[in-house]
Amino acid sequence: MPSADRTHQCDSVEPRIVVALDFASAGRALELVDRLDPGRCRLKVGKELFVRTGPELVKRLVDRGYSVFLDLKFHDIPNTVAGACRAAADLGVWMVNVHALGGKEMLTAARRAIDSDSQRPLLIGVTLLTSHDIQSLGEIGLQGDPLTGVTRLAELAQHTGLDGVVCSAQEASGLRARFAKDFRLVVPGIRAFGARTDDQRRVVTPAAAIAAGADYLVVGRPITRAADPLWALSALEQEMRSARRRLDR
Ligand SMILES: O=C(O)c1cc(=O)[nH]c(=O)n1[C@@H]1O[C@H](COP(=O)(O)O)[C@@H](O)[C@H]1O
Repeated sequence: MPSADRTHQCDSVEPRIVVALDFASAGRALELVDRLDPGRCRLKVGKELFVRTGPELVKRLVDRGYSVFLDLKFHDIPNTVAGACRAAADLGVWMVNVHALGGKEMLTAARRAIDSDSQRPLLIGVTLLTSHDIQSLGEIGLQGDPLTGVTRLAELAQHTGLDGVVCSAQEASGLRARFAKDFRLVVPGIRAFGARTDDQRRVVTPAAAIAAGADYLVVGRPITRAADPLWALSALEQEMRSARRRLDR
């Protein structure tokens, strides 16, 4: 069986919500995880929690049956990124990401590094962070509309064999129209209408993200910092269900 097919065994799209466990300790993360269910959401372990707790917590979450997105956004010379991706695959995670800005050689090395794994993780390229807007992108020399830059990086990701990209939902419909359905669009920067945006700039509501063709919605603070995280998760699910019903009509 080609390796691309093997990844699909644990990637049936549902559940679409990926809860970002941006906590400062394993204890605080597990307090929330204990109230969740692998059938209801996937989990993301990012830099803060990983630096605090290391791979042990990741393995624990995988052992509990969760699809885990290891979000360490690797960006380095090809050999270093290849080794990091292999290490991530050894943890049994469902998804791992690298910065598409790392370029063709780095992305190709990342993909090759995990190719021979029997259950390789989905390899996703981060395009332009959702915390950037047109002005802050200009400050780092990336002029113009974010969609142009995101599309260019997504094309590079696809040509180098990646399984999809992280983008904002503001670019998702443009990408959805351009790429095949199995090219995953992973979308953070999700905020309810009128909610605080924190450090995110290219934000979109859950319903609009679904309508734009997002496969996975990465949600952190709107759930983890809610007075009642389970209620916040239910409200999000409800909004997404309604959006999908509207699309199916
Ligand atoms: O790769 C990511 O997950 C990511 C990429 C990006 O462009 N923007 C972005 O916010 N993220 C992550 O998605 C999560 C969003 O968190 P909240 O803004 O709290 O919902 C954080 O854990 C970020 O690290």
